[in-house]
Amino acid sequence: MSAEVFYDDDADLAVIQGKKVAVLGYGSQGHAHSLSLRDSGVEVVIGLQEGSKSRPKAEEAGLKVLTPAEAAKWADVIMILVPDTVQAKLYAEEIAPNLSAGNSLFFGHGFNIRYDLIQAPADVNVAMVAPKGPGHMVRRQFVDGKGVPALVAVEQDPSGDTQAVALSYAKAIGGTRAGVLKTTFKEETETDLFGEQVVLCGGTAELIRAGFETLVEAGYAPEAAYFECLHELKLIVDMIYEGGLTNMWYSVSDTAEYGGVSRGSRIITDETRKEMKRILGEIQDGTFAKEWVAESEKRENFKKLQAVQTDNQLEEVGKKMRDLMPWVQRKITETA
Ligand SMILES: NC(=O)C1=CN([C@@H]2O[C@H](COP(=O)(O)OP(=O)(O)OC[C@H]3O[C@@H](n4cnc5c(N)ncnc54)[C@H](OP(=O)(O)O)[C@@H]3O)[C@@H](O)[C@H]2O)C=CC1
Ligand SMILES: CC[C@](O)(C(C)=O)C(=O)O
Ligand SMILES: [Mg+2]
Ligand SMILES: [Mg+2]
Repeated sequence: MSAEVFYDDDADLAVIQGKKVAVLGYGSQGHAHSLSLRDSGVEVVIGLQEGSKSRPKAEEAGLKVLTPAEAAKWADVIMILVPDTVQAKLYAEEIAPNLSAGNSLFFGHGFNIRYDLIQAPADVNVAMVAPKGPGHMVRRQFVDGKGVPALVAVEQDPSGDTQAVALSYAKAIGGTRAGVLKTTFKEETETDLFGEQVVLCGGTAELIRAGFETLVEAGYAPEAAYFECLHELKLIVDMIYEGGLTNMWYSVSDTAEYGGVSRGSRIITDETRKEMKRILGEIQDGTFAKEWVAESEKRENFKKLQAVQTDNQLEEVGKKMRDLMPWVQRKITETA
């Protein structure tokens, strides 16, 4: 069954303009949501701890900052945009004691609801507005008059109008300009985790690194390897983004096309597909969530794995090459 999609005409901005919105967190998503909500005429405050590094950034942007507890108490709609692994503690200590019947608890990702780390009272609305892109791109697209597609889901709806509120919120951050798909917390969480682990972040990073290292180990110049395995990827992905795989195959040479269609399945093998299913299983049965919540405490293994990704020849060469191509670089954000 295909998903329901909503656009600007399906959402009424006045709904969210009539609510007091607290955005907890001023990071990648938090800065994008709060600035675009404000630019859309919504009354918004930011919830951050005393001494938070983000406080000066939010204040410099002209936003009012309260503690998370004060912001939650003040608001009708509380959007939680702090890291997934700190949300349950923040909820228990600062949000739950300040919730009133009819308040709405919003999320940018379904992790804590899907894995029962947060259980909201039955008289509180629970919904999700999850942009399908990095926060800095969400803000950049909004400022450029465009939008990043988003997902909305409603888990609890005691007020009866939670979907309309979520769609209105999505409109205020530019989501309905691009299209907002209706989903569930379960579907969003499981597909989002699968996408970022297997394809978008984990799979792509390993593919790039393995390709680069194979060429360099064979004696080719690291700069040439960088161009082939990383730089040019954007140009290929742009073609896929604009017209699907068909568009990409049409545009590349027939030498690239034959080489690709005859060799690609030797890289993504039946064993790779089996591993994808195993990873999906770990997401569905909660193994990954349990592992990540435990790891997030001390992050010892996480730090080692991060170093493998960042302290390597690919990243050194990449920095040097990008310094020679200033047009490639764009500041990650205007505001955060
Ligand atoms: N990154 C992305 O683009 C996407 C994220 N999401 C989801 O959005 C949510 C937010 O993610 P993201 O924007 O990456 O988060 P970030 O890591 O960028 O959030 C950091 C912000 O949270 C604040 N913060 C951290 N801990 C606490 C706390 N205990 N109490 C109050 N504030 C705290 C930080 O304050 P300080 O400066 O003081 O550390 C900072 O303002 C997550 O659910 C994520 O899955 C969904 C789609 C994409
Ligand atoms: C792809 C990573 C993401 O899911 C996202 C930007 O959508 C995230 O969690 O950051
Ligand atoms: Mg995502
Ligand atoms: Mg994600």
